[in-house]
Amino acid sequence: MLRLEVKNLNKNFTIHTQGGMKVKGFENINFSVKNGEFLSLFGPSGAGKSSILKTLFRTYNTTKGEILFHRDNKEIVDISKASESEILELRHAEIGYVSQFLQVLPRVSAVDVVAQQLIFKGEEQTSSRQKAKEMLAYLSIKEELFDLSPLTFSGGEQQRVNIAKGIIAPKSLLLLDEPTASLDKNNTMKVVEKLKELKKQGVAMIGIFHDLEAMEMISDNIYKLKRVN
Ligand SMILES: Nc1ncnc2c1ncn2[C@@H]1O[C@H](COP(=O)(O)OP(=O)(O)OP(=O)(O)O)[C@@H](O)[C@H]1O
Repeated sequence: MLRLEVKNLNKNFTIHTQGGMKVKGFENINFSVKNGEFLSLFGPSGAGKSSILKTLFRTYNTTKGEILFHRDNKEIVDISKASESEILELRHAEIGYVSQFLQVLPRVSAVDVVAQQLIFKGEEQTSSRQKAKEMLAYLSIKEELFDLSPLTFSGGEQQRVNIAKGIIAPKSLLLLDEPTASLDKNNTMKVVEKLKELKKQGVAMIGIFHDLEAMEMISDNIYKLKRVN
């Protein structure tokens, strides 16, 4: 079943500090993703990969084109034209975004950062924390760090906490912007294994990987972009 259809999507940036100068983000993007499928965006630096993901999540507005999201209730919403409140509802319930960087409040422990995602979905606290610990351990976070704020963790540790947070309670569509950028091979492969489990659960995913082996292992389809400028 289809989850997302992107039709003739274009994005220009207007640089207001440069007298309204236009910069091309990307143009004529067309793809679709089904439930349980992983689509990778691939292309040179500056081709527009991150900007596409941000446009799908509506962090950026669309210049031209359609982003048709098929909701769990079978309704179809055009993300490029939906109201702010519809977008907030979609982000809350159906679309997740995992960036390279962890953003958390100070003084919340790594376990709680991850467990909160399950608690938001209505799962009970004790089992949520237990599952969060298992996910952190799987991603090689040392147990002595579990109860500390991840703000003091290394770059790679923060990224693993971020992935744990992003995938423990997956929504129907998951957007992944270089989630393994600063991970070693072993941890990258562990993340790939987890993403394969999500595919089996029917989660549709669109991702950017700089590790080509990881990209080949996880992708059902690869959308190749050329530099537009
Ligand atoms: N917020 C922004 N304001 C202005 N221009 C932007 C903005 N975000 C991206 N761009 C421009 O859009 C183009 C595509 O950038 P984007 O970051 O999407 O590329 P990318 O393929 O993800 O590159 P990389 O692989 O280096 O991360 C670039 O020319 C960039 O300068």
